Amino acid sequence: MKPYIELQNISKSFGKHEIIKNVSLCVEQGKTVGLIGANGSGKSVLFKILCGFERPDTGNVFVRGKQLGEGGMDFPENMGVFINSPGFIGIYSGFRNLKFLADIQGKIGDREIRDAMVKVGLDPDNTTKTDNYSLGMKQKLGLAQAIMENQDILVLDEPFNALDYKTYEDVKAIIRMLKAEGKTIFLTSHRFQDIEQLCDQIYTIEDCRLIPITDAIAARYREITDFDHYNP
Ligand SMILES: Nc1ncnc2c1ncn2[C@@H]1O[C@H](COP(=O)(O)OP(=O)(O)OP(=O)(O)O)[C@@H](O)[C@H]1O
Repeated sequence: MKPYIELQNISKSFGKHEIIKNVSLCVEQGKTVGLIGANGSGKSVLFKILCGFERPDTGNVFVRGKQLGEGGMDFPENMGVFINSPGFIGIYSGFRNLKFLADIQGKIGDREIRDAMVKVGLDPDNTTKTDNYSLGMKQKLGLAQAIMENQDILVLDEPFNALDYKTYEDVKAIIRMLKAEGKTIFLTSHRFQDIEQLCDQIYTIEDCRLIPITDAIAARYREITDFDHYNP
């Protein structure tokens, strides 16, 4: 079967700083791929290359058989992206922010935006400015933005960051729901247990290489990322 997404021999450096080297990966539709690794190991850079936000020095990205950067396709179609906790216009409500973003593509209307907000547990009629949103609400709004156009590929870079226990469980449930809907998902988390519970394929980046997780590596990560979330 042809992979839904394929990275072929991707390498990327910033100046003399080599970040990733000869990374190849095949992903079938509907799979959830997890990436774990130390701070600065290159997880976000790899995700940005997949989304077309960064260009690799060498190598190719294929999404649904189409090569990124060829035929006018600079960004993959129908891909929802959550990288580095997206920024919003602070004086607008959550709905108005999403409406602003949705109007760029013009693919969806108010109903789809409202549905996405409800799906992640936000009230579309809440007029609170996003400046006054809690961190958890901002994370959920970021997820709503990533799914509102019914994107079938989702790239979620640390969606669990800095969440309290309740919101953390909510976000986990949202990702499970998206997985059950058959989305193809790329996920990072600093907590190996999240990755282990949610992902079908797990990799780490060590010494610039993408390595499939072995039992020995899993045991190591389980130990070093085994912290408990605040549980009131
Ligand atoms: N645009 C850039 N210019 C120069 N260096 C960069 C750029 N983007 C990332 N880097 C560097 O690339 C390395 C990998 O960064 P990346 O953000 O991918 O790490 P990460 O694995 O996602 O880390 P974390 O777990 O802390 O989020 C870091 O040393 C970072 O400083």
